[in-house]
Amino acid sequence: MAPARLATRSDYESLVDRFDTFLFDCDGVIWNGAAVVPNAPAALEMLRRRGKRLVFVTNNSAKSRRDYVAKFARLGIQASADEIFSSAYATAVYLRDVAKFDPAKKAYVVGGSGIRQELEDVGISTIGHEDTAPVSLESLHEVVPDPDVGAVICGIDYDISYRKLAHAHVNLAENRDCLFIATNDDRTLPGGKHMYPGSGALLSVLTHSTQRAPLVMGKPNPPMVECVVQSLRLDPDRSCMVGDRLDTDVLFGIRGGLRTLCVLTGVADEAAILAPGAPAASYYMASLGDLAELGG
Ligand SMILES: O=C(O)[C@H](O)[C@H](O)COP(=O)(O)O
Ligand SMILES: [Mg+2]
Repeated sequence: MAPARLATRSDYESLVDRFDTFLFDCDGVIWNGAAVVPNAPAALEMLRRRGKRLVFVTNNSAKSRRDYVAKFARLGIQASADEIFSSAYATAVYLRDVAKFDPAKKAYVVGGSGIRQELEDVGISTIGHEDTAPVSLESLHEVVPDPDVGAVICGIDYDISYRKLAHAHVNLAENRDCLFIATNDDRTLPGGKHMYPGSGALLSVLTHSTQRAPLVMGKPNPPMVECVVQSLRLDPDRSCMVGDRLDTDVLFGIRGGLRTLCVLTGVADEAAILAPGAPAASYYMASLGDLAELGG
C-alpha cells in the first residue's frame, strides 16, 4: 500500500488517536545539528498531555543516554533515560547479554564519549579516545595489536584520526577473535542545512582495509529491534515509529511489526518515500512540528 500523506488537522487527529506509543528518531526529526525542528517540542508535549507513551530511538552513538537527557532538557523536551535507546546503548547491551564479553578484556573505540560511557556503565573498559595524536610512516611501528583488546567498536567520531584507524585495523586484521562491531552504518548525517559523512562512511575505511564485515547494532538491525521492541513489550498495532530515513527508521519499524511515519525534515524527500521498491512507510508528513497545531 502506498504511504498516506498527512496534511490536515483531521489527519493529525486520527493519527494521534490511532496509536498509544510513538517512537521517535532524533537526527532529522527532532533536531538537525544544533537546530531544533520548529514546534517539535510542542508536538511532543501535546502527545504527553494526551497520555501517549514516548520513546526515542537514535542511531547516533556520539552521546550516552545521560547526555541525551541533558540535550532534551536544554531544548525544553521532557525525556528520561529509560525512554531513550541509542545505538551505543544497544551495543553495550549486546556485549553484556549476548556476546557475554569477557570483562578482563578491553574494547577499542573509534567513536565518541557515548560509546565509552554506555560500555563502562555495563563494566566494559574502553581505550582509543586518547589516540588523536598525529602519526607518520616513520612512527607507525608504534601502533601494534593489543592482546587485551577483545572488540573494536566503530561509531560516529568527530575526532577521527589515522592513529585510531591504524590501532583498530591491526587489532582486527591480526586477531580474528577480536569482535568487530559497528554501532550503526548510516551513510550520511543530517547536520542542519547540509549532509555530512555518516558513521557508515567512517566504518567503510575499516571494512575495506580489514576485509572483515562488522556486526551492526543500530536501526534497522536485529540488536536494536530486540533491544527496543522486546524490552518495551510494545503492542505493534498501537505503536508508530517516526523517522526521517527509509533504510534505517522505516525499515526498523517494519521489522518490528510497527506502523511507520516518515517526515520530510531530514534525509528522505517525497520522491524517495514514494519510489517503487523503497521501504513502505505507512504515512508521511512535512514535519513532526505540524502536530503541534492540535494543541491540548
Ligand atoms: O551517521 C550517523 O551516525 C547517523 O546519521 C546518525 O546517527 C543518525 O541518527 P538518528 O537519525 O538515528 O537519530
Ligand atoms: Mg534520523
